[in-house]
Amino acid sequence: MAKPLFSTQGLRKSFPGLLATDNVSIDVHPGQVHALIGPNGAGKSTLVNLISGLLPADEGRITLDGRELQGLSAHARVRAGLSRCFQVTSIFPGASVLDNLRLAAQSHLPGYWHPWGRRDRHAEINEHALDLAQMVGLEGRLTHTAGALPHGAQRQLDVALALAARPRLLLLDEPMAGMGQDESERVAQLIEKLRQSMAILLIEHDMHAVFRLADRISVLVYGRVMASGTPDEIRNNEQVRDVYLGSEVNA
Ligand SMILES: Nc1ncnc2c1ncn2[C@@H]1O[C@H](COP(=O)(O)OP(=O)(O)OP(=O)(O)O)[C@@H](O)[C@H]1O
Repeated sequence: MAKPLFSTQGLRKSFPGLLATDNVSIDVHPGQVHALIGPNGAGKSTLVNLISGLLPADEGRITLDGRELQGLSAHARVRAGLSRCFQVTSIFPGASVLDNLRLAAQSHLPGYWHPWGRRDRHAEINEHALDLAQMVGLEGRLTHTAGALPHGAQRQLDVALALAARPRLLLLDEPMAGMGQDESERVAQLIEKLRQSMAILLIEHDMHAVFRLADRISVLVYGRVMASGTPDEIRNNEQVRDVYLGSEVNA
């Protein structure tokens, strides 16, 4: 198989008295949706924090397109092509959808904040903001106040903000949490669309969505990768059925 776009190798993270990430190695190939599943407390959020740079790893390597990310700040990782959704915490609730998108588009424009890079770039910023709105299906809500949007639409906006950096790998942390069926379906369709232009690492408890969307699934238990494979391989893995999937295996 071709070289992975993104990989972690031997990633480890301890908290006092607890090994939360235990020698985790995962690969994500271009255009793939790789889902990370596991019971509560298995270490999924810790792994995402290590990957996005919010937590320093004790050991191991994280590479994107052959570039080592370990030691880079969270911002530098975004610039390197790795964006993460923050479960709506990155939204300015009092501002309109369009202004949220404009701000994000502006902040990722190369040289915008540089004293010699300043010039009138309104048109470029607006165009990128509108593209982002269209990509996530918010073009009909540009003037709405972000904080007053329904939960599902706020998550769509959160994804759009992460897309402003034009990532090669997008980290989606429980994008369907707290959503009804219609909203979850919209997010599933959005993921199907995004995978055409980027790789996605998806953490999600909704097993229907995971088995529908993922090309590969890694099962995390007690901080370790218990199994990694195609949805069929994971569905038929007895150890995974016993420990985690149980009756959800028919998802
Ligand atoms: N900052 C921290 N300090 C100490 N222990 C922590 C810290 N963060 C997480 N843990 C512990 O590490 C383990 C893994 O937690 P983590 O939140 O990564 O699991 P998770 O798989 O994301 O769980 P959930 O599905 O419930 O979100 C848990 O036992 C948790 O209590």
